[in-house]
Amino acid sequence: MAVQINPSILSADFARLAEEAKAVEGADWLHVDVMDNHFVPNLTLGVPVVESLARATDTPLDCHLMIEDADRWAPQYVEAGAGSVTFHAEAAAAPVRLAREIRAKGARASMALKPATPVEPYEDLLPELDMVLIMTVEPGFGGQAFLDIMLPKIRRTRELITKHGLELWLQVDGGVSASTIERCADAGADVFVAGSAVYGAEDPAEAVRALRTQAESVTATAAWACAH
Ligand SMILES: O=C(CO)[C@H](O)[C@H](O)COP(=O)(O)O
Ligand SMILES: [Co+2]
Repeated sequence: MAVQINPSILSADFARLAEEAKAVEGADWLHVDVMDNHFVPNLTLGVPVVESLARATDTPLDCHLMIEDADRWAPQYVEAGAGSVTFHAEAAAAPVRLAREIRAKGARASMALKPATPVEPYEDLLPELDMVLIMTVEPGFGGQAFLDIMLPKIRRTRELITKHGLELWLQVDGGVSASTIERCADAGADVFVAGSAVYGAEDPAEAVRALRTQAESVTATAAWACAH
């Protein structure tokens, strides 16, 4: 199970998005945080910017939709060029139908859980997904402190993935850095979003490489990864 590092452009300079995307070439995906000022108390960007970014970089786009009425909007992000679209469980009225629609349009379907949302009620839905995102901060802002108390939920989600024999990616987002990535990898995460830890570094591409090396050093021997 390969480690993936997804820099979040939330911590980039929004006036230079194309250059900022190029600065992390070598990353697996570019994580694009879409916020609507309703689901979260912050406002970022929408479909037109995603369309432009998709043209500006060869790195595939991992769109994290922190928006209400995900059922209506998520398919538009696939059409805009996203390779992976993550909707929040708390914002989707019909998550199974939505995941199928995202896949049918040609993108990977992913579902995010806020810190207070347990994973167990969604166990039967996991086969409909390509990725689960466990938020390790309260969504809305970059640069927040990693919530250690999310580690058991990451572990539990990995157990459910293994139990069902699924090829599901497990993403963590929020406060992921050199000092927290190893704990996430040990708990079962294999896709790591990092905003401030990458764009706050002097050399963002080098920060991506260093985070990858750290995560790989853990997954090489982690019990959950060796079970595959
Ligand atoms: O979804 C997010 C916030 O809601 C961001 O992706 C996340 O916070 C990344 O920033 P950092 O790595 O600085 O925490
Ligand atoms: Co995000």
